[in-house]
Amino acid sequence: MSRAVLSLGSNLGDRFGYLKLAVEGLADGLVAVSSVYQTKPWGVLDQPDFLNAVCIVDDEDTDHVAWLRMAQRLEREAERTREQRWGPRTLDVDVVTVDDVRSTDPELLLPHPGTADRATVLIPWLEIDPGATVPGLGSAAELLTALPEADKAAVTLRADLTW
Ligand SMILES: Nc1ncnc2c1ncn2[C@@H]1O[C@H](COP(=O)(O)OP(=O)(O)OP(=O)(O)O)[C@@H](O)[C@H]1O
Ligand SMILES: Nc1nc2c(c(=O)[nH]1)N=C(CO)CN2
Repeated sequence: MSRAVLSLGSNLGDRFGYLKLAVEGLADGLVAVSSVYQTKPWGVLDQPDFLNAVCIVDDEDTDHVAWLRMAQRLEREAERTREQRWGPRTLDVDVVTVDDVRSTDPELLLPHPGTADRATVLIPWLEIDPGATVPGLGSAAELLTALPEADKAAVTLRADLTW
């Protein structure tokens, strides 16, 4: 059994449609999916707001590399193109954690190196797993507490968008 936490993001086109495409593509292994959050962009600030969500998935036969391939397949289905680091995209699927796996392979860094700094990941993740931990870094709730208030204020629940 391998359990993964995947983060979803979209800020181009039919943003909610692209998140749904990902959630539907994960359906077989889906354990939990967070609400949808509208978030102010980080990294490249001059781009549209994102919709973000987090999923927990598990599968007996899927190892960490296979979760990356699954994430990349979903991005391809959303016709994602890679133009600019941290720039606008139809769909971004990041592998946040897979069990307790730690990897320094640049093709698949685990846990995802942005996890501790991103309220856009930690807030939706904690909604569906309040006891979440990041391998090597500890409690996700404590990581969120350590972030600036402005980062947390940039993440707004979109209760009108339901799966
Ligand atoms: N945990 C991971 N999840 C997804 N991709 C990863 C991970 N670790 C490394 N990568 C690699 O990162 C590369 C670039 O990913 P991508 O274009 O989605 O980056 P980004 O979304 O712009 O930035 P970030 O990864 O900081 O969110 C991919 O080719 C992928 O192999
Ligand atoms: N709010 C927000 N900003 C971002 C996001 C994202 O998912 N949410 N993803 C990025 C590229 O990975 C760059 N900036």
